[in-house]
Amino acid sequence: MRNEQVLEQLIRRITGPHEQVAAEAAAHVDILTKPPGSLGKLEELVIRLAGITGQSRPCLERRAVIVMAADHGVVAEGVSAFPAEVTPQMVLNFLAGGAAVNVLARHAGADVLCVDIGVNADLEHPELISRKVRKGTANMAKGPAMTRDEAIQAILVGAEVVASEVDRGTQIFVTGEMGIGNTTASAAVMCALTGISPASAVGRGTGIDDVGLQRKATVVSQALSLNAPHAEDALDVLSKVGGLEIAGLTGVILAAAANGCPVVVDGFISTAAALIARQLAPVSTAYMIASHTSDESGHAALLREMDLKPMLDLNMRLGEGTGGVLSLHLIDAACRILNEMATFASAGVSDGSPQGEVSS
Ligand SMILES: Cc1cc2ncn([C@H]3O[C@H](COP(=O)(O)O)[C@@H](O)[C@H]3O)c2cc1C
Ligand SMILES: O=C(O)c1cccnc1
Repeated sequence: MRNEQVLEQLIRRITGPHEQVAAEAAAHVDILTKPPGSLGKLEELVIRLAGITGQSRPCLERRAVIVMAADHGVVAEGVSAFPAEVTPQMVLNFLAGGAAVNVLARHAGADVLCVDIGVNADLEHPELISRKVRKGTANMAKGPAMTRDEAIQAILVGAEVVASEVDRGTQIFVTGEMGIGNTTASAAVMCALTGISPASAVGRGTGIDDVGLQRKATVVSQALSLNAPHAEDALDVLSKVGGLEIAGLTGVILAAAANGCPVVVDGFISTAAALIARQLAPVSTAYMIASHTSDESGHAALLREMDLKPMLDLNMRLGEGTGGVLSLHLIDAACRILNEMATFASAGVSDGSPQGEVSS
């Protein structure tokens, strides 16, 4: 089967959450010993998790953050505060367990899977998932970042990693990435698909100065006018101005949705992948849990555009999946509320009905 058909099949498998199970969970939340709605967003979260998983009492013990790593030709334009060599160096750091995402994943009981989907170096490590589609993208300021088929291949890599994790029993996924230059590609994807201006979409990424920020906006404008991606064709946008890790994460999100698993969306780059996933499969948004608002300017606007409501705002701007794995603690808390709280009836607490009686 051609890759494009495999992708179409994956998209067709995303049918939407179990509304009946969500309704049952919502009814149970309302008989727990608290005023209705008093646990706010935790209530909404667990009702959504029930609908996504089809379990009236979700318990998401096996979790994995998938860190997609790839390089970007556009780094040659001076759009990052760090050199491209940092991408492979950080991959080795993930594999050694020393990056921020490793620490936060250990704290949240999540596995870290690192996928070389397009790093511009030869990497070997027993724990590395080596699925290189090509050695980095081409410089989008000079031409398309990759071909349409490469973008589809990278989406399918993400989907395959999720499928094998689902087979191992993983129940919830977190998106993570590493790729020097990827805030530029993400900003370009955002501009192409939403019409937002490059000046509003670009941010400081790893910490570029004011001159660098101006240059970044100019590079994004140049890439958009040169490649002229079609806004109604997400694969065209992804291949012309996106990145291999962004494509891989699009696949992670689509496959999580196809397998009835929640997918926690991390920061700016991950949300750009979510934007592509939404365009390819609008119903996939029902499976996305937004974790945090990144300090990368542009992320808040992107989340608004996606109608995603993140749980946290900790002024983080790292990526890797760090905000995503932190959110697992709140997801656990929400699930425990549903699983462990007493009901008005079981605890003998008056439920506030007009008679003031203990409900049966
Ligand atoms: C040491 C280091 C660790 C990182 N971990 C994630 N990123 C983050 O920064 C990069 C994006 O920023 P820009 O577009 O400005 O290059 C991505 O690799 C992202 O994951 C890192 C960046 C650095 C330098
Ligand atoms: O929000 C993110 O994902 C992010 C922001 C800056 C740099 N790297 C990642």
